[in-house]
Amino acid sequence: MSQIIDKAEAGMNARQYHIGIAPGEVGTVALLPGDPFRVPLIAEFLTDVTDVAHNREHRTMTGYYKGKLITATSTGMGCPSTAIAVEELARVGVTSFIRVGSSAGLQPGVNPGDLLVSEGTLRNDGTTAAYAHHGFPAVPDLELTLALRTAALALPGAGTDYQVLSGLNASDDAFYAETPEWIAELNSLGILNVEMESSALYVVSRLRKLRAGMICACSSNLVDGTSLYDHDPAKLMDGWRNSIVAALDAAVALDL
Ligand SMILES: O=P(O)(O)O[C@H]1O[C@H](CO)[C@@H](O)[C@H]1O
Ligand SMILES: O=c1cc[nH]c(=O)[nH]1
Repeated sequence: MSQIIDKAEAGMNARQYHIGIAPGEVGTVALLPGDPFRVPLIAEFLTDVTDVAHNREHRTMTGYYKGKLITATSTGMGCPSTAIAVEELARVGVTSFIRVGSSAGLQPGVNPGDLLVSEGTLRNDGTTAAYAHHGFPAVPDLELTLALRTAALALPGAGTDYQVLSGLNASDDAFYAETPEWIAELNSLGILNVEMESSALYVVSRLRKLRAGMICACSSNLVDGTSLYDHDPAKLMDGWRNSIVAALDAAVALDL
């Protein structure tokens, strides 16, 4: 007799296998950096911080920002672990997700430290093919996206110290297989920036009726020859901090 497990239902309301979190340990909104070491950076903006769990690449801390309970969980790099993090966080009560990542500019004039608000993702990943037809759009929640842009534009350095840009981005699976031809194609399509997680974040969130958005800090530019990854880490660090504040302000503004 068949005893095939339905993973879409299995393990609901239990301590989750990969993130190591049980219901009641997190709030309803989560900020999602890729890097576990960026979770404590988010916690610097919170009060009453709790170290909740750290299993594999998924580190989680909670705390309060302007009276709101905020969760920060790292996704790791790429769509497979991001889909797992979103699925499992949803099972323990998170309903809104804001990715705060780093991303490479694909148009001239997108500079390290600029804030990039995502309007939609070109799905160049394998994970979401397992979830939905290749034509299914990877798009963020409209209200959350507008709130992220409003919050970013309201930051003190916006428009002077750095730009706030919005547009389409791509999610790639293979950092070192981004050929010059592929980068040129993305550039010619008008894609603003490239990262590696939002495709899974958006598709899984749509299918599970969750909210998702993304604000990235520009780490580098792949088309104007002005920056490599280790050029000016201070600018990227400022960008991360600014994107975190914008995400926190948007979460409070929408009471996510
Ligand atoms: O800095 P994070 O959020 O990890 O984002 C970007 O950095 C990693 C690649 O260097 C990928 O995960 C990419 O999406
Ligand atoms: O996919 C990515 C993400 C960040 N930077 C890149 O060059 N590629």
